[in-house]
Amino acid sequence: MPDAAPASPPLPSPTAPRPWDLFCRVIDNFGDIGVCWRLAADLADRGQPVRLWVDDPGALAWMAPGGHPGVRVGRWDAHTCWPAPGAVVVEAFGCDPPTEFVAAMDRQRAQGHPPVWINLEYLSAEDYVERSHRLPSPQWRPPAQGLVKWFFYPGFTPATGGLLREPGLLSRLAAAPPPWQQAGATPRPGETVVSLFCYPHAPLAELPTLLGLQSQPVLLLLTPGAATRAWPQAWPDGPPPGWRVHPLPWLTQPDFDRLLAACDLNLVRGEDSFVRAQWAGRPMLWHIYAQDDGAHAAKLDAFLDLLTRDAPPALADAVRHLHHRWNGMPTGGVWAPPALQDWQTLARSWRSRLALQDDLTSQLLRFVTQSG
Ligand SMILES: Cc1cn([C@H]2C[C@H](O)[C@@H](COP(=O)(O)OP(=O)(O)O[C@H]3O[C@@H](C)[C@H](O)[C@@H](O)[C@H]3O)O2)c(=O)[nH]c1=O
Repeated sequence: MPDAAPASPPLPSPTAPRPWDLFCRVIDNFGDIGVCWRLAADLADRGQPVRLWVDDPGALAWMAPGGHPGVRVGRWDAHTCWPAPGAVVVEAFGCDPPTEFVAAMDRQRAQGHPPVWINLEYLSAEDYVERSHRLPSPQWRPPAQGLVKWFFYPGFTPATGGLLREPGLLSRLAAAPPPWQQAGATPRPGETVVSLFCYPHAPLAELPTLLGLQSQPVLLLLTPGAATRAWPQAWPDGPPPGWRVHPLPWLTQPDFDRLLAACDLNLVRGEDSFVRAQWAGRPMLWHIYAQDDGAHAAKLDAFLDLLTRDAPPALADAVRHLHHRWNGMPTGGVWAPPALQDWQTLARSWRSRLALQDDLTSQLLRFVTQSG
């Protein structure tokens, strides 16, 4: 395999199980590689060696600088010299493995041992997910003709593929010390600690009012990129009264998880940080990845419906309104921001509900055993 960041430890001995080939194309941002890396590491920890093929491994240099035992990272480009496919081929988010590789999968099929081919889809709480999860997609175009690709949908309900949750994650988070040293900032007594990871269009200037935290002691931790770039424009005269603002460095994924668990409120985005904030069990405000056709509005509401299903109506309403405002969607009527304590109770009960489901990697492993 060509050199790629981060350093790749050697694969286990030849007696180890045949590897999984996990394909990732970085469309934009960090969610694609973030999800793939977590899945790869989780599979490897469960005894499944993984070859992670990615067109742009750059972000792994800060997400996972030490690599992970059992995961090899290979650069996916025109010069890649492809090995024989492993036992399972996962393409993340419909990224289409290279023709040459698919042709080799088809040759394995002809020899009677096709790899299990899975398309791991984007996360959504919408109804179509339960309907589409585990559906086969027989391929008809050469060179895939004869192969079957299976749809695998992550989700929030038992009829879906679940969420990535490594064994012991919740107890590890509960026991972990807050990563203030890595963050380079320590909260002062009485401060509400808020982490901010968002897209450039977030209405940052309105944040104190939206959260109901005007003139209160707040430590706002800005993740690198959009959040850090946006705040000088949002508050040209300096942070709002009572607020301290601190730009963070890029943290490794485990440190980022610990940060979310340590903050009083997490503003997250996309897919992977959104899931990790739910495992953190802290109040969370989601900046959803906006789609040109506006499809993200239904996606956001589907999630809010599930999240607030058993919440007291006033709290459910407050959480929904706040999400709509943060995501630039029209809101009607008078509303008050959710009280942090009630919001915290909701976050904990939601996490407990999610933790009853099988995690995504366990479900994938079971699916592969059943279909192999
Ligand atoms: C801020 C920060 C993030 N991270 C990680 C957490 C996640 O794995 C990753 C960020 O990914 P996300 O939260 O999903 O947000 P994102 O906006 O970067 O990714 C998005 O990419 C688009 C292409 C997709 O369509 C979206 O659904 C979404 O996945 O970065 C760290 O490890 N350390 C950090 O300091």
